[in-house]
Amino acid sequence: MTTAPSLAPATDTVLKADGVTMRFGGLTAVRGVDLTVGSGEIVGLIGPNGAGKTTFFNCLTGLYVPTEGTVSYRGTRLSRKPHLVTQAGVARTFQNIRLFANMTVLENVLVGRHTRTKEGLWSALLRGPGFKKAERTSEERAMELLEFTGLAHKRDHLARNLPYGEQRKLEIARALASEPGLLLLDEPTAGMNPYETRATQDLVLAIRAQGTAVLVIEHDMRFIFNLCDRVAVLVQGQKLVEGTAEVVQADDRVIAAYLGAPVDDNTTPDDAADPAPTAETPPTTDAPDPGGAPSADTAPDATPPADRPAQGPTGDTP
Ligand SMILES: Nc1ncnc2c1ncn2[C@@H]1O[C@H](COP(=O)(O)OP(=O)(O)OP(=O)(O)O)[C@@H](O)[C@H]1O
Repeated sequence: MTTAPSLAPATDTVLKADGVTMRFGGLTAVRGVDLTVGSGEIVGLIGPNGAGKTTFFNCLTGLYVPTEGTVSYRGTRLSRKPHLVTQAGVARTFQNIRLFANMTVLENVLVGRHTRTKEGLWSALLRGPGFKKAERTSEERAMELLEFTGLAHKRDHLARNLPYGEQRKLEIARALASEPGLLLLDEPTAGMNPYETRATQDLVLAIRAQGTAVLVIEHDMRFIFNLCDRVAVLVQGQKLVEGTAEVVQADDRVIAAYLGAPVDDNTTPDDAADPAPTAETPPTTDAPDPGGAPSADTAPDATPPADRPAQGPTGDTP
């Protein structure tokens, strides 16, 4: 398969991934992926289950060291240490919610501020004037973010007691606390009802309006095609297509990939990730249709999906 070329955005480039490859033993989960995100852009990353989307995110954020390739943020090569990536200006959320379950909503956001707090250990222990001022500033900023995400009235609630949709919002608030120039969202609407999904769409637009570029992985095609300026499609670890919603929806290869067809008759790599036939609806059948019936992904469903916790966050250690 020929990898789709990277479409350089007209705006300043915030993120540039060049030839990112990630191998796990004999399995190539991500293969030579180029991707750029421009400032002010919302870029979608879609693909069938097992296509390599989360692995690619992990390569961008230092959780994995790519086997090959480079990742730069605003022209500077990113560190391979996650906290330094965050400090550089790239924040993320996770597919499975990772909040501090037994901390309050406000405390969770304050944790996200730590890369922007300059006060050292001694200052913190002695609680000197510098520390107190920094603490006040952090709390003010955290409250602004809770207002922004609609969670201010829950500031003293334990994260574990929030409804699922609010836990996802809190994850975003915490990520924003590090003042990122680029926010990576991994399936932000997974398990949400249509109302929550719409609210998340509005939230992402508001984040962009405040100057943060967004790269988002999502299986909900209505959400992706309504929201994104550009969409890249990963299949078996390779970028198959990149373009506007219209371009991606019109590409027969994308539909074939979602239906489980091999990406290339001749060159399907032996060690590529599984084609992973999936029950997901192919993108075109889930195209933007504000007036139409909800897609399978967004239809109201009394039974929470498997990835939606019955209660409380799934983890206590982000
Ligand atoms: N740490 C790992 N070790 C070995 N294989 C891995 C590891 N992480 C991911 N993989 C494999 O890499 C491939 C891509 O997985 P990945 O989770 O990135 O896909 P995805 O597109 O995010 O899928 P989904 O949409 O289901 O979340 C899969 O075959 C997966 O099993």
